[in-house]
Amino acid sequence: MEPSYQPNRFRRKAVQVEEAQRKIIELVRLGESEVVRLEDAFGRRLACDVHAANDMPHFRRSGMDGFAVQAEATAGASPESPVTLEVIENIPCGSRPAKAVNGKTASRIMTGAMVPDGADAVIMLEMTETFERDGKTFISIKKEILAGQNVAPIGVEVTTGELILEKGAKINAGEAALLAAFGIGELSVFKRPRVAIFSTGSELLDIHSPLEPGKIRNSNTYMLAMLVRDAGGIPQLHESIPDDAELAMRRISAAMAASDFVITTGGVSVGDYDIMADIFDAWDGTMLFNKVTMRPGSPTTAGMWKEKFLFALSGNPGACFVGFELFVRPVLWGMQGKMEVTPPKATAFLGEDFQKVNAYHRFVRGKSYVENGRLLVKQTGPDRSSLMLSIKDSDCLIVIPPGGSGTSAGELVDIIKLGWAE
Ligand SMILES: Nc1nc2c(c(=O)[nH]1)N[C@H]1C(S)=C(S)[C@@H](COP(=O)(O)OP(=O)(O)OC[C@H]3O[C@@H](n4cnc5c(N)ncnc54)[C@H](O)[C@@H]3O)O[C@H]1N2
Ligand code: MOO
Ligand SMILES: [Mg+2]
Repeated sequence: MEPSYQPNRFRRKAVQVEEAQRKIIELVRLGESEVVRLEDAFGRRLACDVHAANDMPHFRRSGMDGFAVQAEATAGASPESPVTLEVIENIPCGSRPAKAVNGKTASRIMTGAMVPDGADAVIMLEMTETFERDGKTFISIKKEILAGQNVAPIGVEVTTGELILEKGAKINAGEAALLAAFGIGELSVFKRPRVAIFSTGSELLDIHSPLEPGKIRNSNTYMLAMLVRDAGGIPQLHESIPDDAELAMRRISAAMAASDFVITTGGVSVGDYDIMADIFDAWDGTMLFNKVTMRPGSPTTAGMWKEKFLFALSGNPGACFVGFELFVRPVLWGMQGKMEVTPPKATAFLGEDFQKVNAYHRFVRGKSYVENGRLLVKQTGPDRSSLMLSIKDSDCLIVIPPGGSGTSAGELVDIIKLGWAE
């Protein structure tokens, strides 16, 4: 297809970032679910709520190695008048006590073992003296102990029926520990969305190719592949597409069928070979927006075709990165049931001046740090859309509002935490 005049390319109505996010989020549908083994569930998101099937602990559990006693029996115990109790049983972990304790007896007990009937406290081994008399074992106690001490009551951590994990929760170490404790070895999680990734541009070389004048290696595809993975998706890497709208249309349509959605990079601006506008003009899908009041990434474009998203991110690496975080990550999170789909926001004090006149909101790659108990943030490198060096060092995007001559050091700014710093 020859480059030609296309109305969409030049006349674009810019939407605010929140508006663009809203347009996307209201179209996101939950993905399908599948059952995986707990050991394979790292990073996956639960497809249903999980309730406790039992109390935790489900028996009165000793918190110390020592002796299970009736606290009342130790009343008045002191070095001058120690209390003596007969030891009637030894209770290792995992066994069931056979005998009840009364005001004159105690049972040797280990950390994690079941507290016997009658006992309401466990006294630490170090606080007792053991001695034998007439073939029997006794302990002497020189200090009072309170009822409940070193005994975890039934259900103190979780009670039966309690909601322990919500649908959409990401399985990490803490979640895995809980699921294992409740005997959940297989769980229903959302399928990982399959995301087709295309870079467009006749200047793009395969990463194995030597450099040639005017050409660069395709880095966006690999950056996006990592971001897709980080957000729980399966990246499907496609060969890059030269600036040929018809070819791009064919390849993108074919990939749509075999994926949950498609991301392209490059060719979204107003250059002669910026083919994505041609595609959005020619296709039978819906365009959601083709310009956003943001820098970098103002020409970011998104559409829907047969209930599948097509994200046309800018080719500039910095803009591509920001476009993913603001618009693509929410879709991946939403499809996997995460409650809050937009990257979390916070505020921080700007660590150095950002003096640039801004027509649009600017999303500056930044790194947050704590100084004198305050959260500060600094940019990780020169803020230019074409630069990629600073991406790896960033943990947030600093939001610089439009107007004026920028923002000064010490001013409070919004920051958006990057998904990969989640
Ligand atoms: N006259 C105007 N020119 C430009 C405007 C404008 O409003 N009017 N907008 C500028 C802004 S802002 C951006 S951002 C870029 C957007 O460019 P495109 O998204 O069309 O991307 P390309 O033109 O294809 O490439 C831009 C740049 O990025 C490099 N690139 C592309 N793909 C990759 C890749 N896979 N890996 C690494 N680098 C890539 C490409 O070689 C270019 O250098 O337009 C401005 N222009
Ligand atoms: O909007 Mo462009 O992404 O600034 O350079
Ligand atoms: Mg361009």
